[in-house]
Amino acid sequence: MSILRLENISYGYIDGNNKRMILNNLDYTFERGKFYSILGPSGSGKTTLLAIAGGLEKAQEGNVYFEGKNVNDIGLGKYRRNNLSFVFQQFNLIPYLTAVENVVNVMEITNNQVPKPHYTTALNLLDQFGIVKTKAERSIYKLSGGEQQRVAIARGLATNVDLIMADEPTGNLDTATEQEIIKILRMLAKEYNKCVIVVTHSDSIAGLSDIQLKLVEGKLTERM
Ligand SMILES: Nc1ncnc2c1ncn2[C@@H]1O[C@H](COP(=O)(O)OP(=O)(O)OP(=O)(O)O)[C@@H](O)[C@H]1O
Repeated sequence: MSILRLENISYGYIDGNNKRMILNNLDYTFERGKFYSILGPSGSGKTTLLAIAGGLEKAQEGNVYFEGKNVNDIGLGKYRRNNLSFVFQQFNLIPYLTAVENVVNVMEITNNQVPKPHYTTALNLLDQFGIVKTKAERSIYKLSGGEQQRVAIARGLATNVDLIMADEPTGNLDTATEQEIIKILRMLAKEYNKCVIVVTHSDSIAGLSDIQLKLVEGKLTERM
């Protein structure tokens, strides 16, 4: 079932006196339960595309639909907070809080449905990603890069969203840790029926995705 539809998206940046188009009448529909990778040369517009798809940036032309609703009608801020989670290369965790506090923090900000206390829920969620209690109660800066990325993914899921977007999520990690993180992202698509979209330069990550997309000349095409 379709969760995210990009319709006729165009976006350009002003470059001197010219406008350089990065995305050009781009159309694509993403579905739940699938793990997508987006490849493309540096500067081709992958980050710009995620920013638009994720409601961080407004398309100059075209529309983004989440579950059939135009995200402009939902409101970009509301769409971003309630419906999706981002995973970045920089994990964007609060370093002086513990892992579990980072997860609880986002639950309290964004999730009105889960009643307090969230602490046990957060601990259980982290445990599912291999962050046991002793590690969960450590400050973020005392965790390895791979562990921090797992905390970041758990934090994203604490709000129980169905759409996960990741921009080079394993850029700073070694190959073994990269594989573990990708396995987690893949599991979220396959076992939890989420839609996972990962921007990457890595062919090996792309090889693990269900659908490999390439951003070329402002459009997404499926790689066979
Ligand atoms: N705010 C901006 N103003 C002007 N140009 C920009 C701006 N943001 C991005 N660009 C340019 O738009 C192009 C696409 O950038 P984008 O970051 O989306 O590419 P990318 O495919 O994610 O690249 P990379 O793989 O290197 O991260 C680049 O040439 C970039 O320099």
